[in-house]
Amino acid sequence: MTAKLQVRVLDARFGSEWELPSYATPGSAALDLRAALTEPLTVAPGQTELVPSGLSIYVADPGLCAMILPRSGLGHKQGLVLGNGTGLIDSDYQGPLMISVFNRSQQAFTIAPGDRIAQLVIVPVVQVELDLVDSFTQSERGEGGFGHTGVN
Ligand SMILES: O=c1ccn([C@H]2C[C@H](O)[C@@H](COP(=O)(O)OP(=O)(O)OP(=O)(O)O)O2)c(=O)[nH]1
Ligand SMILES: [Mg+2]
Repeated sequence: MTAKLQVRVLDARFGSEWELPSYATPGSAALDLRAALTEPLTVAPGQTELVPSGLSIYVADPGLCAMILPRSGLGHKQGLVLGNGTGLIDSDYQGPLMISVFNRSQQAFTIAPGDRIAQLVIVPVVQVELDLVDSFTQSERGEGGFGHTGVN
């Protein structure tokens, strides 16, 4: 499925020095986000920093949201993940898109201006109306969880 996403460029380096986010391959699920930094940023082990993406987005449709996810290579090999686990962007948010980076490794990691440090995926959302009930119709799983079904 494709849809339009309203984007405002907040950093003039997009369109000159940096390409706007795009899908790397036809089947890519996410757009890479760049670090719109003015100088390199060294993230010490265990440190969290808020990095501007240089963009703002307006999802607008309450049936969609955006999520900021770590990039696999950075997260797995360098230990650069997100300070908030996953960034959830509400459909009505119009402010600057910010990336919380967390260096979970034992080594300092330096982010250069323009580096692609995270990725943005647009996902469907269902807003629910709470239906208060006294009990649930029994399911096969019931209350079993947290390893209930075993390992093998
Ligand atoms: O990684 C992120 C996470 C959030 N946001 C922006 C968009 C989102 O819509 C807004 C609020 O995020 P969230 O609801 O997760 O945070 P909160 O702590 O509940 O803040 P609020 O009280 O503003 O909802 O902050 C970002 O720019 N980057
Ligand atoms: Mg919130």
